[in-house]
Amino acid sequence: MRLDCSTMKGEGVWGFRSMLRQWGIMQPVPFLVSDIYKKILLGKDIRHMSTIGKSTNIVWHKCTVDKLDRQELLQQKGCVIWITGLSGSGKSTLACALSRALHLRGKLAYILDGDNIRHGLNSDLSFKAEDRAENIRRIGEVAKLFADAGIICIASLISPYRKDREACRSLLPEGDFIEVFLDVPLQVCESRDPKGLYKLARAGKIKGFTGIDDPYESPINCEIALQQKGKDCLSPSDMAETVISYLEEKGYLQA
Ligand SMILES: Nc1ncnc2c1ncn2[C@@H]1O[C@H](COP(=O)(O)OS(=O)(=O)O)[C@@H](OP(=O)(O)O)[C@H]1O
Ligand SMILES: Nc1ncnc2c1ncn2[C@@H]1O[C@H](COP(=O)(O)OP(=O)(O)O)[C@@H](O)[C@H]1O
Repeated sequence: MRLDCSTMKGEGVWGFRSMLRQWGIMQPVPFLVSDIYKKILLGKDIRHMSTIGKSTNIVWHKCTVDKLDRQELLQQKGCVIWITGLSGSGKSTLACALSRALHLRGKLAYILDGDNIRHGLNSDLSFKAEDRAENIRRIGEVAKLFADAGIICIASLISPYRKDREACRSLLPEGDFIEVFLDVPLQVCESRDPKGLYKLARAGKIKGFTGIDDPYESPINCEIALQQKGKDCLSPSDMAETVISYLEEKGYLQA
């Protein structure tokens, strides 16, 4: 093939582009030429430059130590155990029992509890629907980082809306988001009322309380449903064992 150099005159790096075009290399050229050029100028591979939300011109930085290395070190697989249920259903109690049971087995877990995260990272958020959604989104993103660290992350928050929980599920590889539904009837939760919040909600002193005047959407396809049978409730340690059996069966307790 003969190259027509006249078309390249005065084109600089773009001359190289038209040269490639004459060779029939069309598609990669816009990336190839300008990116190699910028790579030389900026000393960075910006081929995977992205815009995510309001963040423009951002580049993912990869490290040579990855999730598999960390899992090997910890002899477990990072995942997220997402405990959802009404206030008073026993989410925090189960999270603690599970964390302890894993600890005793030499497995590293960390709890992200809704109440606790609202003391810091999410202290700017209220209980209106969009703030709950943002609360859940942020906890989902943090949980994803913990899972990437190789840790068994236990997220315990009401997370009342199905759509928000599904969005968190979609952040993780298939299987790594384990939704645990504490299926405890409202009247049981209300009779427990350890913080007196249901009483305040019934008296109209708290508006938009989940289960009273704000909805709770039960999971449809959760991995584990822990049901209250009749008047009896499984003990927290029995519930923790149910979750641990699931983790064992799915291979999360080994690298
Ligand atoms: N309006 C209203 N509705 C529900 N819960 C309320 C509300 N106001 C305060 N609280 C207390 O906040 C805790 C729930 O926080 P979460 O972050 O888990 O909620 S959510 O996932 O954003 O819906 C929740 O804690 P738990 O009882 O441990 O679930 C309550 O103690
Ligand atoms: N499995 C259980 N059986 C009986 N009572 C429980 C159980 N789990 C939790 N509780 C009690 O219910 C109340 C609410 O538990 P908590 O873990 O704070 O719920 P949540 O985090 O969902 O609001 C507490 O008083 C706790 O002792």
